[in-house]
Amino acid sequence: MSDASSAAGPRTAAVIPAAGRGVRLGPGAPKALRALNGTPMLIHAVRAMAASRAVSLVVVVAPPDGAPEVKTLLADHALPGGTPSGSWGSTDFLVVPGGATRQESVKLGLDALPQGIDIVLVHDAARPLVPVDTVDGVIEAVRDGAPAVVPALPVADTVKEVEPAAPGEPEPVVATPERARLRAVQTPQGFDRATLLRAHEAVVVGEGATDCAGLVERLGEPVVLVPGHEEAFKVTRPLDLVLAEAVLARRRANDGF
Ligand SMILES: Nc1ccn([C@@H]2O[C@H](COP(=O)(O)OP(=O)(O)OP(=O)(O)O)[C@@H](O)[C@H]2O)c(=O)n1
Ligand SMILES: C[C@](O)(CO)[C@H](O)COP(=O)(O)O
Repeated sequence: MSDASSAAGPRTAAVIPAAGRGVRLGPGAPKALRALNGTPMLIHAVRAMAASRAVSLVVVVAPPDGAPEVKTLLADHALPGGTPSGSWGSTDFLVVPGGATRQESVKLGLDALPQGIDIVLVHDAARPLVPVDTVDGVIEAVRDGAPAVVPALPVADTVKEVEPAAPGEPEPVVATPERARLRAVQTPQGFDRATLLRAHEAVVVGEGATDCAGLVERLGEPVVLVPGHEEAFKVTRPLDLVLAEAVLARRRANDGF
């Protein structure tokens, strides 16, 4: 198995879609710019990608009118040894404005990738606490030949499929999928660059997917899962912020992070 904890190997970039509003989190700044333990969520997410020695470039897809602010944030939070703008230590970064949907934002990030990148991770800014071992596990699986790799966890709840109902009306259940075969998928999702580009270019208007792996599935290419991590959860609703702060407090107590 290829070792992603070494900088050697195919060049890997991470695209971080961070252009969402965060409607489900409630009123306030765009979600990626809201603070977690005093630091913007996006900065936690960029650090999580830069923590992998295999990741040489991070492309941040900023809120459409927020690219200058994001560039300033990245410069303000540069790691010791990084240049004032453009890199954190050995990790370079680029900032591009995003689009109206996650899928559009990811595509804008992909369009900004330079030549020479062979592996692309796509990672939600809204999953700021993913551990580096999870990131490296995804990269290793792509290096070992899988064109699309997704970190995932077994589903804890029983899941029902429903028939859409009028607002306020009870929803009729049509099926209960076998839980043992269901997985909740996380990010970073990792791809062979050419496969991911082909998947995005093949999208039919109005027939997108909620994750990039869903687009690769439509190509008929194989998608495989590797173990996700409970700390890679997505900050979506207000209670998730409470959980994220608690995870950071536990990390500080355990190892002074
Ligand atoms: N137009 C969009 C919409 C979403 N995202 C990004 O996609 C990731 C996952 O999306 P989600 O958690 O659904 O974020 P929001 O769209 O911001 O949330 P909401 O649906 O509550 O508004 C986030 O990092 C978000 O910033 C993006 O880059 N561009
Ligand atoms: C990509 C993702 O985080 C995988 O779970 C998820 O599909 C994003 O969906 P959202 O509707 O943008 O939250």
